[in-house]
Order: sequence, then C-alpha cells, then structure tokens
Amino acid sequence: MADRLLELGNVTAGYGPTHVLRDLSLSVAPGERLAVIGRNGAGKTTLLNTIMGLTRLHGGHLRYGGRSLDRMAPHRRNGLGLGLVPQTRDIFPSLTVEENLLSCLRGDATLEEAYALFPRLKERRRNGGMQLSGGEQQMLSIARTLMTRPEVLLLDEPLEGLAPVICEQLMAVFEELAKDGTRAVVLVEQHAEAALAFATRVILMANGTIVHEGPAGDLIADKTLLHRHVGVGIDP
Ligand SMILES: Nc1ncnc2c1ncn2[C@@H]1O[C@H](COP(=O)(O)OP(=O)(O)OP(=O)(O)O)[C@@H](O)[C@H]1O
Repeated sequence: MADRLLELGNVTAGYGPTHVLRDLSLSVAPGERLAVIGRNGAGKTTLLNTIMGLTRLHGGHLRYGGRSLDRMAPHRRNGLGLGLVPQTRDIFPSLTVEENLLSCLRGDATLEEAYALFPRLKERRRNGGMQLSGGEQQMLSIARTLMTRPEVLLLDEPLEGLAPVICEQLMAVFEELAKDGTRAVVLVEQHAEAALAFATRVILMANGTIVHEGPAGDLIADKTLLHRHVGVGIDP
C-alpha cells in the first residue's frame, strides 16, 4: 500500500511568486475516492496542478510511492502513475479521435479499453477532435489520460458545462474506474451532490487551504458544513 501513497506535507505553491496553496497537507491512499470541493478560486485546480508539477513549489514536500516529487518534471510524474484530466479538456482538435488516443498510448494500454469505456468514441473514431460535442471531447480527454495507465487519476471539474445525461454517463465511468479499488480517483467538482455520492472522503478547500476533511457521509448527513465552508450548491 505505502508504495503508492501520494503525500503532500505543508505544501505552499502557486504561480511565479504568487502563493495560492498555503501549508496544505494531504495524503491519498491507493484505491481511494476523494472529492475536492470549494468555491471558485479556492485553489482546487492549483492543488491538482501542484501534484502534477505545473506550479511553483515554494515550501513543503510531495511524495509518491516513497519518491520525492519536489523537483520532478510533469512528464516523469505522469510516468510514475499520476494522471490529470485538466479542466481545459486536453485533446488535439486537428487529430481524429483514434489519433488522439494513439498519441498517448503507454505500456499495454489498448484502444479497445478506451472504446469499451466510451462506446461513443468508437463510433466517432474517425472524426476530428474539433467535430466532437463538449461531452465527447471530455470523454476523449479522460480516455487520453487513461491511456497513460494512471494509478492516481486527477479529474478537474469533468462535469462542467455538460448536459445532465452526459454527467450521469461520466459518473458511471468514474464508478467503473474506481470499482476494483486499485486506482485512486481524486474528483474536483462544483456538483457537490455528485461528488459526495461518488467519494468516500472529502476535503473542503477555501483560500488555498483545507478547511474540512472527513468522510463523505458526514457532509451528506450534515449539509450545514458545506454551506458554512464553501456555500456550494446542495440542498439543506
Ligand atoms: N496561471 C495562474 N497565474 C496566476 N494566478 C492564478 C493562475 N491560475 C489560477 N490563479 C489564481 O489562483 C487562485 C486559485 O485558482 P484555482 O484555479 O486553483 O481555483 P479553483 O478552486 O480551481 O477555482 P475554479 O473552480 O474557478 O476553477 C485564484 O485566485 C486564481 O486567480
């Protein structure tokens, strides 16, 4: 277990000289389902970016599988098993769906795996990225990251701007991905209800730090915590 633990200790990080995350400590165990909830600007994306090495680390340390990430380049973190699906949907618009997937195949990953999870992508495999709907682009972005075989899958607001039916399909895929308990899934989401239904543990973020951490069930039972700390949409 410990060899695939992700640990952040007293991390302060940001963009250039700016500090966004402040003294943040967190660990994510193999197979864990963690939801990250917070208002706009709370630092959720910055947290994922910091795990991937896309920010400047001003203080503290990060470790994965017992190895220090502090000075490790993003592509090497990806090679170690950390995979990010960014909020911006990471696809090549001028390449077909199939070419997009082939460009990030790693190890024994196969196109068929991606198509089994997302049958829609198989139907659209010869279409260019720019011809896809928003939901299809998100599916492709997720599938591209999965082709790198991540052991820790970081999802940055994957439901944003998508129709409810697509959100349901994507949540079912995340369930499928988390089901065998080997891959950790970290879900940053404004849709607090969906995130709480999926996660076992939740962190609430505000002003670049963790203001509450605990079982998802606690926040489902007592929604005042959500309102107090982040005020995001969930019925009391
Ligand atoms: N590239 C950047 N350069 C400088 N500051 C940035 C950059 N990206 C984000 N920030 C700032 O960092 C803070 C946290 O932003 P971040 O995107 O991590 O928040 P978030 O919780 O993910 O919000 P959202 O839900 O809006 O995506 C904000 O004040 C934002 O303006």
